Amino acid sequence: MEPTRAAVPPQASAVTIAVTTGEPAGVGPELTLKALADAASRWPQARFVVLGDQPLLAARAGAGGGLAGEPALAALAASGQIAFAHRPLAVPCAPGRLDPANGRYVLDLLDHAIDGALAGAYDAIVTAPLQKSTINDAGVPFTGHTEYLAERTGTARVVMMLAGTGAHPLRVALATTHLPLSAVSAALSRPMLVETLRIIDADLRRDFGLPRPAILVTGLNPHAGENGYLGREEIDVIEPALAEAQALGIDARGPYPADTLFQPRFLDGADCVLAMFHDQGLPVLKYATFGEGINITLGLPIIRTSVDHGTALDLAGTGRADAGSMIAALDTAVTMAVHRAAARRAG
Ligand SMILES: NC(=O)C1=CN([C@@H]2O[C@H](COP(=O)(O)OP(=O)(O)OC[C@H]3O[C@@H](n4cnc5c(N)ncnc54)[C@H](O)[C@@H]3O)[C@@H](O)[C@H]2O)C=CC1
Ligand SMILES: NCC(=O)COP(=O)(O)O
Repeated sequence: MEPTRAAVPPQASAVTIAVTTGEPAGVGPELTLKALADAASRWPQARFVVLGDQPLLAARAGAGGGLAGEPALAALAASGQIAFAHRPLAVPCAPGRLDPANGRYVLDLLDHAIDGALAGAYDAIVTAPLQKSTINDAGVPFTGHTEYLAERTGTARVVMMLAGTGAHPLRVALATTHLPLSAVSAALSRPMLVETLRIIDADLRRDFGLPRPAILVTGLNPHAGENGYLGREEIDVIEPALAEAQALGIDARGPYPADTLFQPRFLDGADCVLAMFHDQGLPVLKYATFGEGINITLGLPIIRTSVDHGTALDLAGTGRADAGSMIAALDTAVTMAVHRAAARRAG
């Protein structure tokens, strides 16, 4: 697969990126600061707005050593590239200790970023990880950023795609996201798969410069159903969807058995794998790319990237969490925003 990070045109226009710092008890706040210290210097054309509770960010700034407290935030802001938009916590927060009282705070950060992006104030949003359970414990039904972004932007269908950015430029998109496994088969339909393939094809062309993305599609069942002896979803749903997508000019191939698809001789020359469910595709991707992978929501009217990991409560406040994925998410958001701005200018 071709690398996800595209080159940025030399005369790139300025872009503004909102960063939500996520679950306050997790690693999001400290990784945001660490990653921005790295990314801002490499992206002189970018401005970053960090959304979060300022005292919390100041407290986490020193995690693992280095400059701490308000002086650390002031040092980051000194270049003029990084601004802090204070959004207050509901209650004080200790690293690693979840408190449902702050569940709505996490959503407030997200709402502010989404509203700003829809209004044109932000060219992209980058989300640090949140704890899905805490938001539910706060009384708000919540399955993930992906579904929330779809709902808040009025988008009928979005696609979660994770991508490696370093030595393993694998991309894995998901037909279903945060669903119990028992609900996956019923959620798959021909129109839904065709729309999923259409979104992957369109966004890989527009944002990644791939002229005709080759998409490899997994089956659902072991051995892709073994000619119907191990399940019929391949015959009844996936194959008809592939035929319809191919008739639309989409280079979609399959269905392939998921257990044998992820090897170089199949992946070389392909641009994306479409897996049928979360834990069919993501374990492979994370095994190959953890620490440098990113999560992109395709099909939205706004750009959203994120990390490939969760809140890592066991590492929060220690400074030991790896900022590689957050750096990659920032890099990708900037390059996507710059390319979209250039495409808009070109008409
Ligand atoms: N984008 C998002 O908001 C995401 C949120 N989550 C949420 O995070 C919460 C915790 O999920 P888990 O399954 O425990 O996964 P996790 O990714 O938080 O942790 C899994 C393991 O990986 C380690 N790890 C995670 N990030 C790391 C980093 N940056 N550097 C070094 N080690 C790291 C952790 O210490 C832990 O041992 C859940 O509520 C989940 O829903 C999970 C994935 C993405
Ligand atoms: N495993 C990826 C994941 O759960 C990310 O979810 P989201 O919060 O980005 O929708």
